[in-house]
Amino acid sequence: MDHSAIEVRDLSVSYGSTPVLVDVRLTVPVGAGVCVIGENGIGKSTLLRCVASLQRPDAGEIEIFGAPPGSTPEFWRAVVTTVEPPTWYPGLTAREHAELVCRAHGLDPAAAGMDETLDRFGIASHADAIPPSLSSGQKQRLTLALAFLRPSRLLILDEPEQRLDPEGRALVAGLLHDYLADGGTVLMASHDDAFAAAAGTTTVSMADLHTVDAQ
Ligand SMILES: Nc1ncnc2c1ncn2[C@@H]1O[C@H](COP(=O)(O)OP(=O)(O)OP(=O)(O)O)[C@@H](O)[C@H]1O
Repeated sequence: MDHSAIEVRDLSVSYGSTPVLVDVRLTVPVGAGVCVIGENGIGKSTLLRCVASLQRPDAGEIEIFGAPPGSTPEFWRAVVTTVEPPTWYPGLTAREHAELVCRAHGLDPAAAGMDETLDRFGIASHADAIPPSLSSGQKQRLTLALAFLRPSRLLILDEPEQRLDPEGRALVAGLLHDYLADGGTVLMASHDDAFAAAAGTTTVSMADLHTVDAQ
């Protein structure tokens, strides 16, 4: 049976007595790119955290490729998310983090183009630095480089353009475009309409998600 990449039904989340998401519905077919937009505090990150299984909703159902999120190794093999900031391994350099990601996914770093990826993301000259010593934009570049380095079927990204300079935004938009062209699925939140369009995603307003499916 064919499943959507993401199926969200009647999702509700409150913080204390404040409802943030109320009966949110969202369908993202396999191979589609959806960018959720909306004002600060409207609940985009909350939605992405729930879809990535990093937060348990109060009510509703979520299926990722037909199964509940986060419950199996298959989920984490298929899904890459940058919704939560990464935890860096103490004492490992940026390149060693990239090597770790490759080897954990059964890839030879050279065959996976690890050095080329670090170079494309402009961090080759910082590859021997430990990530905490990088600038906030360089950390974001490394985080995204690691996300693109490993194989996946679904990217869940919270404002990937954040802290990137224009050249970095263009690079990431191009890579997302290629990822979608190769059959991958993208769910992201962004405040940058031009970035979302360049990435090839369809923009969906968070305010409409209680009534509108993104098809
Ligand atoms: N852990 C939490 N505890 C209490 N309130 C929270 C928590 N996380 C988020 N909120 C509140 O929920 C609302 C939605 O937050 P969320 O981060 O999902 O919005 P957002 O649309 O991603 O915002 P932004 O565009 O600023 O990133 C906000 O009012 C926020 O203050």
